Amino acid sequence: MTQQLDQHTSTLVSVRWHEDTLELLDQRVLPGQIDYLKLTEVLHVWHGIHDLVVRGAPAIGIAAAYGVVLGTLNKQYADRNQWLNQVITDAEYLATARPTAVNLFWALDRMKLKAKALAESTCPIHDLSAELLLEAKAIHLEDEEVCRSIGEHALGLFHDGMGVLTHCNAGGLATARYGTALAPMYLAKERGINLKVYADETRPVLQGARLTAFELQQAGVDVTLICDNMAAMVMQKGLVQAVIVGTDRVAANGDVANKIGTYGLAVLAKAHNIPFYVACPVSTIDMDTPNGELIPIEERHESEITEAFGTRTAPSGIKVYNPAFDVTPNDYVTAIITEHGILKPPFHISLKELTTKLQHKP
Ligand SMILES: CSC[C@@H](O)[C@@H](O)C(=O)COP(=O)(O)O
Repeated sequence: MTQQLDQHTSTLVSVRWHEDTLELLDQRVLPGQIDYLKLTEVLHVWHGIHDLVVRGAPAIGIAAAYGVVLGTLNKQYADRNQWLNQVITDAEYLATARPTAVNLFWALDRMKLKAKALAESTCPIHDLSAELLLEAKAIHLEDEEVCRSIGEHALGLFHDGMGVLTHCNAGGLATARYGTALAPMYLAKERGINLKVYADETRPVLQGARLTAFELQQAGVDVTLICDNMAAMVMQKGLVQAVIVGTDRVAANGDVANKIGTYGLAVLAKAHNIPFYVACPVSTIDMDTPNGELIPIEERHESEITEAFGTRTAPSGIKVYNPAFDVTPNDYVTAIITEHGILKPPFHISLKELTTKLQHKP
């Protein structure tokens, strides 16, 4: 299938909607293969999210929003309630695809809310799904703007020639465009500011090597790939002056869940007096979860650790522990960068102030 390059960042588009079909870039086979899967059923979208065809908190939410629309298509409805029930059933099902990224639930809640409003409106029954699609498209489009804005705020923390370490992939592939943690790198590139990015390869499924190194290299950003266990030495040698990562969920006290290995990096950053930044949209902040201990952490299949892309690398029968995320306590976080600006500790106050302000916005 034809590649679709993001005009602004020269990276591949991870999610697109075309003629009643959801097309997902298969991130499992990057960078070797560029393949879009065409999905027309909710079940396929669930698997796309669960199996990491699409991954990264905002991209998961976008894909799920389109998934809800897919579920309503090509069916006959006796009445609007039946249409609404279909939306609710599919949204609840898609919410079981992965547990940690709160953006999934945020996007599905938004789709359910819109569907309820539509079902209660005067919109003709045969137009309901088309109207609901507009909401999924809005979530998609807004994410682009949000990421660019995160990039603008984050860029102020960096200067020409600076070394920046990142983990996992919080780039264009994980969002609609730009990414969160990688957004300032794209904006720096646009403005002729040279950042030297170090990308952790990110065991076990190598989002750093396969995705971050790939998308930054494609965009012409100066990026160097390292193994996860090299981060300490990179810091010790003074090669990086900041760490920036994305997140799947920020608890109300500022504890941050992100790809496994993030917590270790935060501890290392503190030991080396290096700022540790977290970049995310407000939709990743979960004020209903008081602290990081209460964030559900996904555990994934043992084969991600015992096999390296089809080749067995551990003895059969070995016990395996494979949490996909860890929680960085808030006192390791220097700042949280959102589309609305930079939040500083104490996070239980700055997060509350921001989210309250946004609730009261007309
Ligand atoms: C902007 S993406 C932020 C996070 O979702 C990202 O850092 C991450 O941990 C992704 O994990 P993944 O398991 O690849 O979905």
